[in-house]
Amino acid sequence: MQALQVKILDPRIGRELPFPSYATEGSAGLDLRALLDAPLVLAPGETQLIRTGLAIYIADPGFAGLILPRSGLGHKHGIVLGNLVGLIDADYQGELMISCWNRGHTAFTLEPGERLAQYVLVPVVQARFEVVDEFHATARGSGGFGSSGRQ
Ligand SMILES: O=c1ccn([C@H]2C[C@H](O)[C@@H](COP(=O)(O)OP(=O)(O)OP(=O)(O)O)O2)c(=O)[nH]1
Repeated sequence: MQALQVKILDPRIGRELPFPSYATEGSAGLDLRALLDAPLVLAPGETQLIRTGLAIYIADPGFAGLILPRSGLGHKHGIVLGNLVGLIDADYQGELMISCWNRGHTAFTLEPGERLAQYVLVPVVQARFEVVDEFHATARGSGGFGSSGRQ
């Protein structure tokens, strides 16, 4: 388990909205809730940047955060992320923001405190790049996009 520093940026968190926590022992994602003053209607096709009231400072460059959609909202209501996936850098100290996109065909009302997305901490490896003229040959070479298995 990795310790992370969290700043609570809004007094409603801990009162009207619970402190962030994992829903179950095996949860990979931490639910992120919409910090809103009032219900927000998202028209079909509309995207809004939603506050969470939380800042999570990872600090260790061996980790990053991912903001991912919640399956139920995406599948049933077409509520997904405008950036598809949010990548949170280890040195980011600002508020976690959720780009909320209604990709569906009907308006969706987002309620204050609604669980909108999830935050997953993942290990990352920063690469050191070495410029070369030739790569060591491989069976695949530069074939891609369905090239394997063709006669
Ligand atoms: O869904 C997201 C995505 C990003 N961020 C924050 C954390 C991240 O570290 C920072 C920058 O994100 P990213 O690098 O993806 O944005 P950019 O468009 O490349 O802008 P920048 O020039 O600030 O890196 O914005 C969020 O709060 N939510």
